[in-house]
Amino acid sequence: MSIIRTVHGRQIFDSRGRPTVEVDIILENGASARASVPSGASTGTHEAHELRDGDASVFDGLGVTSAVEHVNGEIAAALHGHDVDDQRAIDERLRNLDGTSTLSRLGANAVLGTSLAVCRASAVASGLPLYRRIAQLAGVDEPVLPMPMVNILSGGLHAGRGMDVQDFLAVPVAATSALEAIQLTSRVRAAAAGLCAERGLPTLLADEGGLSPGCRTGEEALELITESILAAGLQPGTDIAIAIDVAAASLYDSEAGDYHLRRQERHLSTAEMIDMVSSWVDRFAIVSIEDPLDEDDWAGWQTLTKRLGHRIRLIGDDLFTTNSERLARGISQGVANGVLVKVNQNGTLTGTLDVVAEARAAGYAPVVSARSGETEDDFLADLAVGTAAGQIKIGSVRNSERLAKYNQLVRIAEDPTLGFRNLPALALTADGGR
Ligand SMILES: O=C(O)[C@@H](CO)OP(=O)(O)O
Ligand SMILES: [Mg+2]
Repeated sequence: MSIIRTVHGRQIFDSRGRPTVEVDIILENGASARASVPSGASTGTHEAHELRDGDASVFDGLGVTSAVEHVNGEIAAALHGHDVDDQRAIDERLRNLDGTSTLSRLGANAVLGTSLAVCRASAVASGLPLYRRIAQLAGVDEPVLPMPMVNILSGGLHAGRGMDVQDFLAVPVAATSALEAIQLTSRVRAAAAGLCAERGLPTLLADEGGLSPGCRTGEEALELITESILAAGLQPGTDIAIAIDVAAASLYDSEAGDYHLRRQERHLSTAEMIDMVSSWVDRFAIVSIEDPLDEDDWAGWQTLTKRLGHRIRLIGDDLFTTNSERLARGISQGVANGVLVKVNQNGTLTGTLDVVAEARAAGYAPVVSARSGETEDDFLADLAVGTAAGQIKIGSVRNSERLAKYNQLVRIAEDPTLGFRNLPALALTADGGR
């Protein structure tokens, strides 16, 4: 038994300098733990609701004063005297207290910060590394270090729409350890920066630390990342594979009912989008594509999955929003074969673990993911290991809020009992490589 004495919330800042929620839990025995909450830019419509103050005179309306007040008021009162070892009961209590399906009353940011801090407090009190505590909660016998997919080139809402597609990422499939995985992608990152500089392309950083060279088409960006892999002395496909996050919901024009590629002044139908990404898969060493279509284009996703689902991972982010019901719909309709896992899209740790379990049971690959707005909290590294998710997506190796997670993976890797998830099987088999 590890009983909560105090729950204390405060406002801190995220990597875009925007307010976010941090929560401290102090136990009767004096142990304490802390967690903070990330925030997206290319958010899915169906995500849990992050409570913002809306008062434009304070932080452009992005303040979290009410969310913090809810932590220090209703949530603190409700959890006082509860046992942090009972994560599921606490998360249910938080959901019931909020009373809405999207956590819009107390705020998913208030609820999530508390939920994550509870888990960490339980780990601290029981003397377990956080990933071991998460493995207990997730019913995982063998935690495993994840294969990272690392942001090299950025566009979309993370880079002032300098490119239409949001992320081009490197997946170090030849790596045999977490350390080697990070080293290999760092080499590609450095080679890409070198090529951009040589060609007079911008080398400034996007929100997740990727470069935003402003390529006009997806093909140009794919050629650039392929050349960067080669320039790093590595082979595309065998050493480093390519992953893409199209973030197509931010391209979708709901009035016209098509996708607007602004850099090319082109409008594409769903069928044309499918043709375009299929041609990329034919030409480049691509192992996964996230959100190639809009979050509500279920029919398009079905067609796309029939066409490409046996060749690569098709990952739903805005499509599933780490939501059990939406994932269940996808599974029953043969839509996608992978799911991005973001704690703040769901709102509680237990809800997030349930989505991972649901994905695994259906052979959908879970990819634990950060948001474009992050803090120095490294919870996600332990989450990916503890759930044995197999893959993690936390941005570039160039920013401290991302490095906090990469470096935590390196520390966790000191546990000699842990294996490292090698990717080819993971990416290309229908059972998530298990
Ligand atoms: O689309 C995504 O996958 C994420 C992280 O890259 O972006 P955001 O947090 O802005 O939703
Ligand atoms: Mg995404």
